[in-house]
Amino acid sequence: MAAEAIRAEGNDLYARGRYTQAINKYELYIELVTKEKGGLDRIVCGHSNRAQAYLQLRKYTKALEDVRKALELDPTHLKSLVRKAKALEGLKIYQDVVTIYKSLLQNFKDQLHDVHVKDFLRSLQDAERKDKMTRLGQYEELVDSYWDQPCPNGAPMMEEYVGPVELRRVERMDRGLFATKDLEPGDLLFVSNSIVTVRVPIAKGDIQISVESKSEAMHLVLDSLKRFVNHAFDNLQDFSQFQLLVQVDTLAGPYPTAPLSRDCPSMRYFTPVNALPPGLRNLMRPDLDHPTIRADFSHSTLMKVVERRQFTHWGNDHDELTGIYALPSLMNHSCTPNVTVTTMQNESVTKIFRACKSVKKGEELFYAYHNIFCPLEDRRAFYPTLCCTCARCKLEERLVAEVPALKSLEAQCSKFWEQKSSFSQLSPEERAKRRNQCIICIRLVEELLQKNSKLQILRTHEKDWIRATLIRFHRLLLDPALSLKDDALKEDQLSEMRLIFEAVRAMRTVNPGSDIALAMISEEYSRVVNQNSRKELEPHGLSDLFLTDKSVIRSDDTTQQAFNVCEKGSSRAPLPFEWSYCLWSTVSLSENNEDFKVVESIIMLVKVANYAMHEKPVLQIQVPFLAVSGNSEFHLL
Ligand SMILES: C[S@@+](CC[C@H](N)C(=O)[O-])C[C@H]1O[C@@H](n2cnc3c(N)ncnc32)[C@H](O)[C@@H]1O
Repeated sequence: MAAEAIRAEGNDLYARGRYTQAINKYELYIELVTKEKGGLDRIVCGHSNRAQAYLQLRKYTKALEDVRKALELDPTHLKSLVRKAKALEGLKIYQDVVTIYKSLLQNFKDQLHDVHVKDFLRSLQDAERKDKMTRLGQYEELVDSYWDQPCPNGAPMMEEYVGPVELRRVERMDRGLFATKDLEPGDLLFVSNSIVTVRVPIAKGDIQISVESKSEAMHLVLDSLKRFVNHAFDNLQDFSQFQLLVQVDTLAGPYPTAPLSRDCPSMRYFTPVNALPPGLRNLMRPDLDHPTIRADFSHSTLMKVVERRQFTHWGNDHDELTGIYALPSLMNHSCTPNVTVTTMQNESVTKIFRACKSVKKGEELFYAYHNIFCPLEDRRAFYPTLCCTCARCKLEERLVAEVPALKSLEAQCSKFWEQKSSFSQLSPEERAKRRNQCIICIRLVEELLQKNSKLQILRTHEKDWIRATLIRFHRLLLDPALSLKDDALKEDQLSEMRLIFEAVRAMRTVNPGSDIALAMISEEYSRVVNQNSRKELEPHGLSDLFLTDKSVIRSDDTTQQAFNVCEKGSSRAPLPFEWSYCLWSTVSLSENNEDFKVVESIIMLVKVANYAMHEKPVLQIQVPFLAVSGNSEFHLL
């Protein structure tokens, strides 16, 4: 058959979306026209068309090979240049994409239609933005444009970034992440997207898995995961980080062939390709051969990876959003972390890691894997195989053994918390009684800290550790099920609020910028602003309460640090989820409180925060294993 007829067939198959068959036709066409010595332009056209078909299949390396061949023969072939830009974009080499679009706009201006100029300009801006994110950790433009045009379906996709962190061997914990320079609270460390994100349905009441049923549950998870991985292979073009984790966790994984060991993979494997020097970009793996790779993943391999590398973003009675992450999963846990995490729910669920305390170069970085605002015993139950030995845990271990009153308060705290779901069924009198019991417990904690000889000698931050451990008493006071719905603001409510401010300060000492602390403040303010107009608040000194908190903020380093985290994190944050809390905190700190606009902003943001909390709880709790129902199914988002 004549070459041109074969090309026409290829074009027809392409138009019908049958890209693999189109590629075969173009291959034949290239062979024929090369043999026929039928003119360079035809060879160029063959390669360029095949590149376009590869682009559709997201085989960017192959597409790049083809356009390179085309451009060797004709360096000014417009279609090939555009396809080259698209292939490089797929491979996330944004610096080169920027160069191509700039040159197209400069050198081909006369040949381009207006619509193409607009298109190229948009692509150029997009690539410049992604280049800044991946190389410099600059996200402002993305945030600003999202702010101007918020998307109802969730936050925008963020590119990954790796900043001043490095992996090192750690005794007892295999590896850990360390700071490569002195850090201030709020400094950006790295930004990671999940390699895969799944929505895992869970059976009602099946959220906790006991240690005994763990292996059975794991099998269910793995069955589902296997199905999920199959989906994922079909949907993702870059699975190199997953392969890396397999290598790190199993030693036996065949991918990648680079010299990796269980010890410490080089940071370059986690660094966005765009931020690597060109000489190191050949790390890029060839386009994946899905069936072969799929066959390589056994259940036990997957189990190892899932066990250590999964994060649960949020859960409710029906399902849980879970992702597998590479770099984040190499950071160790502490109950006094120096890093906070913000989660952005977008297509892949982005995690943004920032220092939340001052950190010296060479110090290890830790974040909290789970809720750390609860008694030691409960913290350990979250992750039974991990026994945190941070200074706070060691201190608490000693104190609970030495101070029986503290031990019984901790037990009481956990018991109340467990009963929380039944509070809504209590009669108003019983609810009032339960509230009082909580307040008595909080006062007992304070009394112990002031009067017990063992506790009164603690340093200020250590006292805050204890307060933060028993914070659930305070949180119960905020529980709508315990709310007494009084119309007027009473004196004791004000003093209760002061208790809560104290509690929030304690949380900030333990984990400045923590989303639980921020959520708690917004809940409290929500209660205040919903129940009272400003006029009603003033006689009770409530605006003073705002001011008191602000003056505390100014004189208290830790709290200041927490707000630095928030301010640097998002001066103009997109609304959904945690960022709204951050913005809210920023407002309360930076505005002049004499202007009641602050409270208006708070009301607006609290509404968002409430939405986030009630519709989609955002408090991150990482559990060691996924909870699944009998016939669980993973859904690719
Ligand atoms: C998500 S991984 C963290 C990275 C891990 N160190 C590595 O090299 O792969 C979680 C595992 O790290 C270890 N780990 C993390 N934090 C720890 C801590 N505070 N104390 C002891 N082990 C810890 C535990 O083995 C835990 O199962």
